[in-house]
Amino acid sequence: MVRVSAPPALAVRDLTVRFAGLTALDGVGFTVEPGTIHAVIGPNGAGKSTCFNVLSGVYRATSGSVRLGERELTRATPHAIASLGVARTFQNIALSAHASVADTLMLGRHRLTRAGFLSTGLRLPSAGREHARHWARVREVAAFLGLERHLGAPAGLLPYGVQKLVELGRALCMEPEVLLLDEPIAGMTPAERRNTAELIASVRDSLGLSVLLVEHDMAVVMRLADTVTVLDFGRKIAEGTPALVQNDPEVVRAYLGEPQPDSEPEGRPAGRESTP
Ligand SMILES: Nc1ncnc2c1ncn2[C@@H]1O[C@H](COP(=O)(O)OP(=O)(O)OP(=O)(O)O)[C@@H](O)[C@H]1O
Repeated sequence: MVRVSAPPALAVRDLTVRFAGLTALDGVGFTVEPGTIHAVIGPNGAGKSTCFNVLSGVYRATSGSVRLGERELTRATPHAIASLGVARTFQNIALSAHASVADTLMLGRHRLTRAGFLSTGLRLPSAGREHARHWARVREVAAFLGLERHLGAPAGLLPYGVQKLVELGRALCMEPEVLLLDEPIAGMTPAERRNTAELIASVRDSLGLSVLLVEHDMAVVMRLADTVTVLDFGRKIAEGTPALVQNDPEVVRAYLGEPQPDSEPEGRPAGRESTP
């Protein structure tokens, strides 16, 4: 697949989100540096999903800002944010049992489709050429993710781990500069986890995209992330390299807990309420 030129930095500044008396995010700031994997971790209720939902336009920030380079994303709609170069995957996927994997990936191409319904409907040559270009890209993305043999299969009937890759493929088909991945390996088998973690590393290393990752599997976070931001009760309590945050007493207290190798087969933290 084609490597993009360095994406702009994604700058989150002083982000606050309040829900009727509850402060879900309290003045949080961080920068996703171009071409890096940046993880946001923390216990249940820390504000990770809220942060993702603001970044992708699902929630409105009470105050603060989000910018991708010079582009203002604060309070933009999900559609506008996708057009500005930020694509996301969802924690709970709902792929259609009626659409094939190819159709699902093609959905990701829609915002890039120039030929209108009329020229497509009239089967004009220009629309045909554009369609062929999009299909070529869909096949390229499928090959990158190892999904080629599933292209004709109904997406919603595939094993869960494969569906999550289809979801990742749909986001990649949007040609984003930044990918927001919400628990991309949750619910996968150990082999699927390893494979997906390698693919996420390739998204950074081969495609050159920036990745913002929310994930509870600490072994994977620590292996993949260049930078980790730790949230607790809506506040940023630590930030730095995996090695740095792993040894931060505040992070150990709030989330990671003391190492308990016997009870941590999947690398989930021992800290409070680390449920799926
Ligand atoms: N739409 C909403 N309305 C009211 N409160 C909300 C809403 N969304 C989130 N919250 C609250 O905001 C706080 C942060 O929740 P959030 O889902 O962002 O945490 P999280 O870190 O993603 O947790 P988890 O690891 O369980 O996904 C929680 O107290 C939650 O109940």
